[in-house]
This record gives sequence, C-alpha cells and structure tokens, in this order.
Amino acid sequence: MKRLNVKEIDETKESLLMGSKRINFNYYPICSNPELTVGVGRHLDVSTLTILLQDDIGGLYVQGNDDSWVHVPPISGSLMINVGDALQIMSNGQYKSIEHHVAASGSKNRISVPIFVNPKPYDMICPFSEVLAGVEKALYKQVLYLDYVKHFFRKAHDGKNTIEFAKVECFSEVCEVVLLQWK
Ligand SMILES: O=C(O)CCC(=O)C(=O)O
Ligand SMILES: [Fe+2]
Repeated sequence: MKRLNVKEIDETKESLLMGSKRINFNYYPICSNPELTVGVGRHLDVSTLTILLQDDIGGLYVQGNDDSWVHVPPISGSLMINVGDALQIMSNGQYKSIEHHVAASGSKNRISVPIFVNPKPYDMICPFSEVLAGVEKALYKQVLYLDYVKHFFRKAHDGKNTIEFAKVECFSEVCEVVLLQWK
C-alpha cells in the first residue's frame, strides 16, 4: 500500500489493517419496480477494504466524480474491492472510501456476500505516523474502532456523513494527534 508510506506491515499494522473480518449476507428479492425500491441505501463501508465476489446480475452503483452513479459492470467471477472508512482514516485521506448503493433487479433474485476486512474492535485508529511525515495536518483524530462502527449502525445509511465522526475539528486536536504519533 504505497500511499500509506510504510515499508513493512508489522504485527501492529496487520491488526489495524486486517485484524477482524465480517461477512454480510444480502438478499435482494426480484422486484417488479426496482426504481421504486431501496436495495441498500447510499453508504460508505466502515472496513479497511471490502471484497465482493461478483455475479452476472448487477445492481451495485458507486459514486462517480460528478455526483453521478456508475453501475459496476457485473462480471461474473470477478472481485470488486472497495476502500472503506478505516483505510481513509489510517491513510489520512490518501485512500478514499467510496460511496455506493444497491438496487434490486427486475428480473432475478440476487444474493451478495461481501467480506469486510477491518481493524479489531478495540483498536484505536488514526492516521499512521508514516503518512503524517511531511504532512501539514492530520485530518482524522484517534477513535476506538468499535465506537466508529457503533456510530455507523446508529445512523440510517446516510452517505458521506459517517466519516465526519472521525474528523479533526480544531487545531489543538491536530497537534495532539501529531504529537501522539511521534512519541
Ligand atoms: O450487494 C452489494 O453489491 C453490496 C452490498 C453492500 O454494499 C454492503 O453490504 O455493504
Ligand atoms: Fe457496502
């Protein structure tokens, strides 16, 4: 992961990047009016990375640059890999989690089984000291990963707003985070 500026993934970083995994089973029943239905509302994943084996049905949309939705081409057997919020935080925004939503299909039932690769629940996450080297400020503060996940599940799917929870709000907090990193 070049943009994390780390040469080696040691045990601590391994735990932070991939210390726990979670699997979802999503079932989208066939729907005669898919445009009138919410499959999964717009959201960001809280993971480091999300891995999803694709089928040939489709329905996953990711946010494009100009606020448009781009349909992920359903290439059966391919892996879709999404960056999640935890990696955005730990990379100080060098990797961006991507907003997405899912629409039901008008012709087929669909099951999706995303694998979420996450920090451990009791890991404190914040931008890696390596990414902060030479950088003016930390964009995100230290948060307990479990608190972040709880915050996510407390809110309805609400697009980009989940990551606001970890944003540094004032300058003194920036200094604190940077100092902690250098100790
Ligand atoms: O069903 C999909 O294609 C993606 C599901 C999803 O975004 C999720 O479970 O977080
Ligand atoms: Fe998702």
